[in-house]
Amino acid sequence: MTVNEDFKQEQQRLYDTVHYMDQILHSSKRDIETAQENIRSAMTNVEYLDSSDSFLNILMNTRFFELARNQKEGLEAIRQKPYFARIHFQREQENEEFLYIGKTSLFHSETHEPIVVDWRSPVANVYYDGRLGEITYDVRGEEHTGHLFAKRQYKIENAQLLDYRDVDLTTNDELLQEALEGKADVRLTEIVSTIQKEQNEIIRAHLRQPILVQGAAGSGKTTIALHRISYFLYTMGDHFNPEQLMILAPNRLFIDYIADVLPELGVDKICQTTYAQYVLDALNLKLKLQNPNDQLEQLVADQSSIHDDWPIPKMKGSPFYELLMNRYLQHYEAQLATLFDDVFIEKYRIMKGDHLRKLFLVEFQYMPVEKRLERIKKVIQTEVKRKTSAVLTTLNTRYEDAIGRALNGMRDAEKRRHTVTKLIDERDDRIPKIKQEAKSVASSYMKKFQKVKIKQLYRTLLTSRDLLFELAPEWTMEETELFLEAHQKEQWALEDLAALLFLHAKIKGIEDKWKMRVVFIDEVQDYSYFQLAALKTGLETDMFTMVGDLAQGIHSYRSLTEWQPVLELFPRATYATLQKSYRTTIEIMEVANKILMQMDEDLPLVEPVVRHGKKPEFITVENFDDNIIKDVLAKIRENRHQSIALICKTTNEAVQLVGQLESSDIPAQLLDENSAIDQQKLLVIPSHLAKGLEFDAVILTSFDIPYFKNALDRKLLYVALTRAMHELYLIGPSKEAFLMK
Ligand SMILES: Nc1ncnc2c1ncn2[C@@H]1O[C@H](COP(=O)(O)OP(=O)(O)OP(=O)(O)O)[C@@H](O)[C@H]1O
Repeated sequence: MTVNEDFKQEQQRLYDTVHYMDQILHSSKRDIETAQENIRSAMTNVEYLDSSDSFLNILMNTRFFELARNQKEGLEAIRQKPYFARIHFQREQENEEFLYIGKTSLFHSETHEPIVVDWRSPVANVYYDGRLGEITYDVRGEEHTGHLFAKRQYKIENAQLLDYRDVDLTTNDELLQEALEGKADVRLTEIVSTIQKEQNEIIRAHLRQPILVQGAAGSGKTTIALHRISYFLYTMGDHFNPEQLMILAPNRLFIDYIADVLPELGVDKICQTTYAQYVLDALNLKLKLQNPNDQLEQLVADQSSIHDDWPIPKMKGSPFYELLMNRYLQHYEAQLATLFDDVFIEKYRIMKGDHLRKLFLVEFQYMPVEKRLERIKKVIQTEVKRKTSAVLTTLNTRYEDAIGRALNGMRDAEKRRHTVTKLIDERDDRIPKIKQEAKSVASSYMKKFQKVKIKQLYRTLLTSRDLLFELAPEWTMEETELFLEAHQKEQWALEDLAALLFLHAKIKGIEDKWKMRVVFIDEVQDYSYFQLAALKTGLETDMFTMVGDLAQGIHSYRSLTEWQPVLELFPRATYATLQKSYRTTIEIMEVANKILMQMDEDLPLVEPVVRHGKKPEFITVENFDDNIIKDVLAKIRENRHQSIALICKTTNEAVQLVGQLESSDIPAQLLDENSAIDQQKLLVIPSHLAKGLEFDAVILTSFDIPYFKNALDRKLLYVALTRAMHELYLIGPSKEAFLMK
């Protein structure tokens, strides 16, 4: 076939697909109208007809309406670009076929032939996996084999075929290059047509197993985590509701940043929150939490502000703190256990305290404390029911016997009458009392087990010298005193939430509504060991997808500095690395790698995807100069780059600069955690808040305090540098202010 014929054929294929879609769209629209009309008329008849019939009618039509609307919306979303690739493929013992891969599948309603295959389907894996020739792929755990002859990528816009090309292993992925060059959105986008082999492996890695990804800045960690959620729901949707999935992001700004891509990937119904918010919601807690960034800010401004010898935030995230909480829990349980004494009704012992204690400490130990107590109450109730009837039967018989003996054995009529009356009175008094007591004995027995307030329980530990001596004998006297001193005032920090979550889970249990079954964590390097451990304990699942980068660990004064503890916490976890950066040009990455090389962590340099751009520009100037900024902005805009961030080391500098920019008539927006991004303005961001975000162009300034040669500043600087997609400007008094020569 000539190239021309081939092109024509592809055009025809696209035309047919779009035409078929239009037909379905048309009938969906009709279905929607019919359903709406049916609902309307059922509504008007609701009073006259048998109401249950009308309601049923409305219900049915509403379902029908939703189905038709979903189908319509789904089709409209992909009509402009129904597919992006094709594989020429032969399954074992079947005919060769051409499969077109798109964002969602489309089947012919009569022939049931696939017109478009979903990118998440098992066979689509063949496309992403890269190899041509004999291949294997997995369908629900079963291995299938086949032969891949060719892969083809399409450029389609507005339902028109612009171009296509066949890819093999030697050609560069031009589609990827174009996607990266052309990206000009401040928000994250879906990348289904250009997912790379190593990324695909992470997206599709064992869904029921945990995975930990160390990925370089810009390697697609966030993007991949979101695509994995989409893949998860597609593959496991029968077993999991989206509401049972949770993505934990570093802050609200970040949630806003990923918001657009979630509906595109069909995963907008999952719970999107931060660790702190999740804990507060799940525990129904009201706490005024110190802003975790305040501590970081303080550190950035003054490195000596944190206690170096024994940093409490770090300790509160350590395995030792988990051990301490476990010891405290045991201590609390032991205290409760002493309250179990024998259960009596009147003078009859119904249950032994020892037995109940054993139930509490051993047999029911797998349950949260308060659930155990509820179960024990039920056990008592059942036992009371069973034994009371025996007690009553015995008592009744005894009274009968005694009365019988009195009637038959006593000669003196007066005495006899007196004794019998006494016995009858006694019986008539005792038996109802026993019955009454039987009803309430379990409740009154359990009254001594007061429900505890977790916040208070935890606070008791933080402030009790005796308890700390007993439960943390490893600490020196000075350390204990330091700890007590730090907790004199009631203040709550992020580090405390893990302990609260842990104690709550072990004592009260997590409510079903908040018991997420699958968790996705971005920026996991900012978590502590104990934060993760508490979450895993509380949710009773290890189905965690965790992505992060130690080189960006700017919270390492309280968080992880290596992955080993995480791998020990999740022994089933797969560990994967991503080394390529898709965000940044070679020229920008060269500068960022210079900082990476200075870090203590032994991390490999980041490999940029082959994409050249403008060389980063250093502009030496002592103080803020609005003309320089105006020049730089003009240059950036000339290159048609839209989203521009000015990243400062500290919040202080950011606040000052926004003021200066505005008085120089440069529209600027100071980004804080709760801002909505305004793309039209120059976004001014303190370095720690820029993490996770990206911009066409980044201007780094260093007018306030320079970046110093220490671990924290290197990381902040590295984060700031790697936010740029296309252009980078460094403006300050010297190159040294950016740790460069
Ligand atoms: N396969 C791909 N095809 C096209 N674009 C991609 C691909 N992988 C990543 N990208 C793009 O690269 C950029 C970086 O991705 P993302 O923000 O997910 O990386 P990250 O590893 O989370 O970065 P960081 O750790 O620096 O926050 C995004 O613009 C994303 O769309």
